[in-house]
Amino acid sequence: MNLQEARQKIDAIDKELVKTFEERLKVILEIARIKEQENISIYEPQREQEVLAKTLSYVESSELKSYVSQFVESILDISKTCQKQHMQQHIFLIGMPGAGKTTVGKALAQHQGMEFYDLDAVIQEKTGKSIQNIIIYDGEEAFRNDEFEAITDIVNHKMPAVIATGGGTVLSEDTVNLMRESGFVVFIHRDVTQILDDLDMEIRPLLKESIEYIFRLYEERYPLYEKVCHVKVQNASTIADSVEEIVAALPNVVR
Ligand SMILES: Nc1ncnc2c1ncn2[C@@H]1O[C@H](COP(=O)(O)OP(=O)(O)O)[C@@H](O)[C@H]1O
Ligand SMILES: O=C(O)C1=C[C@@H](OP(=O)(O)O)[C@@H](O)[C@H](O)C1
Ligand SMILES: [Mg+2]
Repeated sequence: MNLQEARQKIDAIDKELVKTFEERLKVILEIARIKEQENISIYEPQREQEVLAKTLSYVESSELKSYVSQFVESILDISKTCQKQHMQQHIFLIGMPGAGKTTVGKALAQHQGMEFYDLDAVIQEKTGKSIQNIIIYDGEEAFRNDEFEAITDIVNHKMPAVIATGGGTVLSEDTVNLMRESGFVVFIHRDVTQILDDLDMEIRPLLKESIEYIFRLYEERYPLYEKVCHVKVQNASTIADSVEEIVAALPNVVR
């Protein structure tokens, strides 16, 4: 085979690949529609593993297997992106304690006609313990695990909702991945001075220690919130303004 012949062959294969891929995307959108109706999450790790294993079993050349694996994985990623852009998603609010996640979240949910969950409240109800006691007696790691479990429950069983997370929810990489896979992540930013003006320190376990601690927490976490979010919104004026800003930033389907 000379170069020209090889290129002709490649062109013919690409034509088939593109046609097949487009067809696959159409089915993917059909699945998105069914999942939306039946309230099933886009990301199903077990199903993905099965698809990957099954498709790799068709590969004849062991030398080429890892390339095919990369190809299938990128198909799965593109498919999820496509579904996400066509389905209503959960909206996760992240940010410092006192930034306004709960307050803005409630108003946003009402504006959007969506359910609202406050992660701290969900965990307290589920465990029958206060957040303060969980952190003190079970430890912070156990609490981060509770947060992961609570979000897993919501994304697996609830209609797309607005979820106000706790200030430290982003500390778990697994939880971050889960939130980004199953929704749109909004960083609610509020100046520390404004936070301090509003907060009732007595009911914020991690904030009780000192003002310096809050500033240190802010310095430490700010880059993380920025990295984790899809979009950052300033909660500097009224709650209604923040809601409006979030709605304007949402992808079309989420709106
Ligand atoms: N834009 C705002 N205007 C006035 N008060 C606000 C605003 N955003 C938040 N607050 C107040 O700040 C405090 C902390 O807000 P909250 O929603 O509980 O924060 P988070 O859930 O992020 O910890 C509450 O008393 C709330 O009413
Ligand atoms: O920043 C944190 O690590 C925490 C913030 C709290 O939520 P808020 O951000 O709603 O105060 C609560 O989840 C817990 O006390 C831990
Ligand atoms: Mg809160």
